[in-house]
This record gives sequence, structure tokens and C-alpha cells, in this order.
Amino acid sequence: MPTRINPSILAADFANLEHELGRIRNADLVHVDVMDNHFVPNLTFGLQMVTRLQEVSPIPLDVHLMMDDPDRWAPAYAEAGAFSVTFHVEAASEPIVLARSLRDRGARAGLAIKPGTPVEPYLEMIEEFDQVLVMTVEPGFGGQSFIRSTMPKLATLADAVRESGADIWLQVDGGITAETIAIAAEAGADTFVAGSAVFTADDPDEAILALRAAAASHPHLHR
Ligand SMILES: O=C(CO)[C@@H](O)[C@H](O)COP(=O)(O)O
Ligand SMILES: [Fe+2]
Repeated sequence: MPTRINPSILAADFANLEHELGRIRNADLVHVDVMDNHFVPNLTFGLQMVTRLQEVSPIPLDVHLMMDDPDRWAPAYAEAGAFSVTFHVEAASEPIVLARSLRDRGARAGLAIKPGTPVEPYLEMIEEFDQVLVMTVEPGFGGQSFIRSTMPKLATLADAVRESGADIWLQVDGGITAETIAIAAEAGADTFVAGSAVFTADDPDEAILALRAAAASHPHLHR
């Protein structure tokens, strides 16, 4: 199973984003946290910024929408050319309709769930998605500690994905370090978002390689 490492530019220098993109050439995707100050108590980028990043980034964008009413706003991020667009199930009115709309616009559709949200009600819709994101911190801020009690959800999802036979990526986001990445890999994650662990390193590209090695060394990934 491939291991994907997606650095989150939430931890990058906002005044030099194009330069920062040049320091993560080993990344699989660039994770872009869109926050609206309503769904989460923080405000980051909007559509115009993501559109411009998309134009200058040599690496495809993995957009994580932490916003109210994604049914209304998410399709534009797919139209902007994002590789994947992930919205929160807690905020969406019609997740299946929205997932289809994202796919119709050429993006991979992602479903995100907060640490306290159970996954069971959504298992029967996972084939509508290309990725499920299990938040391993409360969304809103970088630099928080990994919440280990979210791991059983990943294991449940990994079973459901195996049963479906579909190619659905399982992403974790929040508090991912060289230590916690192995815990998430063991529970079934294959796609890892890391902000602080990458951008506070002296050499972000080296940090990505170290994370990839720590995740890939876990036997679970070689089943
Ligand atoms: O979505 C979020 C936070 O809400 C994340 O993508 C953070 O950007 C991850 O940052 P670290 O926990 O890795 O510092
Ligand atoms: Fe994120």
C-alpha cells in the first residue's frame, strides 16, 4: 500500500508561500486548510488564494474545507483545479450529492470527520468518496497533540474499505509526527497530513522522508 505524505501549509510562512512550496518537493500532495471562522474558530485562506496556489504549485492540492455550508462553496474549489476537495460531514446537508458534484468537476471527493463524530452512520456512503479524513485533533489549529482515541474509527473504516474493494484513501490530520504516524499507520491510515512536523524542521524535505520511512516501516502497510 503506498504511503502518502501531505504537508499542511498552515504551518508554512504565509508571506512566502511559493518559496515554501519549493521546500517540500518530496510531498505527494500539498494540504491546504480552508477555515471560515464559523465552522472552526480560525480564518485562513479562501477561494482566491487557493486558485492562485493551484497556479503556482508544482504539487497537486489536497484542500481541507473547514467551513459551514460546503454544499454551496465546495464545488468552486474543484473547479479551481484542486486534486482533492474534502469537506466535513458535520457541516454538509447532502454529502452524497456534494461528493458527486465534486467528482463531476474532476476532483477526488473527501469526507472529513471530527474526533468526536462517530463513523458508523456514514459507512454505507463511503463508496461515494475517494478519501475519508479522520481528524486526529479538533479542527482549527496546527500544533496540537494527536488524539489517540480516534484510532478505532480508522480501524472500522479500514475494514469497511477492504470489504468494499474500492480504492478509498484513509487520511489522518493533526499531531502527526515520526512517533504518532506509526500508530495511525497501524490503525489503517495510508495518507498522512503533517504541518508542524514538516515546516518547523530545518529541512522540510528531509522531514517528509523521515515521516514516510516511519509510516512505511509499519508491517500493517505491507499486508
Ligand atoms: O486541519 C488541520 C487543523 O485543523 C491540520 O491540517 C493542521 O494544519 C495540522 O497541523 P499539525 O497538527 O500537523 O501541526
Ligand atoms: Fe487539515
